[in-house]
Amino acid sequence: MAGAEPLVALEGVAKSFARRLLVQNRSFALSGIDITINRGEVVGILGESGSGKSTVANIITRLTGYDSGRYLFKGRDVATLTRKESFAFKSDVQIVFQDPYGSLNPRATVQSSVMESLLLHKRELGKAERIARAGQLLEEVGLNAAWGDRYPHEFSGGQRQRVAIARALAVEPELLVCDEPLSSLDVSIQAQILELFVRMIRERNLTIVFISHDVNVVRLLCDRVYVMNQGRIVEQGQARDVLSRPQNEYTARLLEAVY
Ligand SMILES: Nc1ncnc2c1ncn2[C@@H]1O[C@H](COP(=O)(O)OP(=O)(O)OP(=O)(O)O)[C@@H](O)[C@H]1O
Repeated sequence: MAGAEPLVALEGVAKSFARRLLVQNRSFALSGIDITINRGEVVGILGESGSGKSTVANIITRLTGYDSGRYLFKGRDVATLTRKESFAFKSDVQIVFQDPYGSLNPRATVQSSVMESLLLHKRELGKAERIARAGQLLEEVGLNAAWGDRYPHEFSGGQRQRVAIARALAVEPELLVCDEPLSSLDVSIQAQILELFVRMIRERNLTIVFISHDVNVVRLLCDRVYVMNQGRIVEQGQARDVLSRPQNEYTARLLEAVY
């Protein structure tokens, strides 16, 4: 059936990093993992620090390459995309990072940060339309449209993360990759941003890869989950099943640590 292929398919994807620049001394960040993301799904990648979650996020967004295996996006091998297709990929797949301060240009107003990708990828829009769309997006993520001419340092951490989310959504991506988007925030602010994700998932029917070390966040947001340990997927399935009846010892230990 046309359009039924997964949005993302990682097939046996492996990635190693050189240790101390010695080629023969490489450590595996990922050892041959398989991940499938279907349209409309919210998929969690859960694991402790160093398990390889960010490496998965960076490969899916093409911020980093991989050593072997295949990555299919909308059924196309990303290794063979044309320049035009690579350009389209950049708007199809957006990322929200852990640290919103580091990911926003401190010298650009938040309005221009949100409009930047519109300029690149929605060239049919005139300036007034871009400004209007940036204002709508700021409102949608719970900010005031009139704050568009402010700079990132004038916002709190939670507000900056809202700007980063607005920027990622501006081009209406097919896939949003969120790499620990709550981790740099105070606990009370985490709850507010979590609420924003819950609302956006409901209203926008987004496809999301949500990277987290937090079992409760994954339980709340995700339809399916992949549990990672030491560069491998040790368990996967419906989030409600995996997180209530884990079959793997490592997953069970992660859950025990929460209670
Ligand atoms: N650029 C890099 N150079 C060398 N080693 C790296 C690099 N990036 C990641 N690694 C190593 O790969 C492994 C997986 O790292 P990764 O950041 O993907 O894990 P993670 O689960 O996202 O952890 P964290 O939550 O701490 O970011 C780790 O052993 C890490 O040290």
